[in-house]
Amino acid sequence: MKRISVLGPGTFSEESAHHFLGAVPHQLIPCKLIADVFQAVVSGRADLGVIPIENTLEGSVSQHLDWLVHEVDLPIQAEWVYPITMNLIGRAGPLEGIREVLSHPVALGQCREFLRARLPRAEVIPVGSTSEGARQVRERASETGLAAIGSAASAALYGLDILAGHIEDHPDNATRFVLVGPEPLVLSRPGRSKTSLLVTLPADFPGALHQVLSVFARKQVNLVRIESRPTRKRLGNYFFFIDVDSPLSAQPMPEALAELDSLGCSVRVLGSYLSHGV
Ligand SMILES: O=C(O)C(=O)C[C@]1(C(=O)O)C=C[C@@H](O)C=C1
Repeated sequence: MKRISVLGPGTFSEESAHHFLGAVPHQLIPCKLIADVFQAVVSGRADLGVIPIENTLEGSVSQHLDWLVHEVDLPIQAEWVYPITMNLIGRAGPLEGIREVLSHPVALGQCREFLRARLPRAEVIPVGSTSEGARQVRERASETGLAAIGSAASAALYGLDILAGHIEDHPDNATRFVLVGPEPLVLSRPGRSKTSLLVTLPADFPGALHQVLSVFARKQVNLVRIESRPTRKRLGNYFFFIDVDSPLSAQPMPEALAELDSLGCSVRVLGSYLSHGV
């Protein structure tokens, strides 16, 4: 039985956990905060944790990426891209009466246009997860004018109605989730191989990043994402998150990493795993 820590219950992270594991017997460990999701895995209470790391509309969930780099050393074991549909949920009534909308900040960001056009006077309140918003709406039962943004499952979990569906600002809205944990995970689902690297340049000089990128170009390794994040050591110092669509063990990856090493770059492998979804 795999124990999986997730934001939850009733979140998109929970739905992702079920999707990842499929028929593999698993038990969920619901957590209020993403920090608790990581901690559960680090402490051994969970075998794996589900971490949302990027959204089509909102970009990277920087706080979660930073946890992966600075706070824990847990390899990525799998990735999937989940098409996300957002709903306005609450107690049945006219939308005009809604004065507070609660949800996860990334979810609120995915519905910015809907909120601006349909609920311009409502106060937007960030909470720890989409389902936490629904839970608070349910708990504040005596108050009117409250709504949450989240999944249909969270509405069902807390006995609330769907007041408006498909309220995300783009039909291709999707979130990239990764599964992190110390042990390699074999899932029977087909997918494409990816490797995530954290590269630090030896020094800041003209063309430094160009040199790194040209190693991948010469070795014909396809980059699928590059993003910089502060090292937190000095202002203006950055790590580069680089995802490539190749397994770590396959040629020419070992050669590319050896070349980066000879350039003086430090490279940390964040994971080599199968990715599936959109
Ligand atoms: O609150 C949830 O339902 C989550 O699983 C978190 C989260 C996120 O952090 O991006 C996951 C998917 C959606 O993009 C919105 C929120």
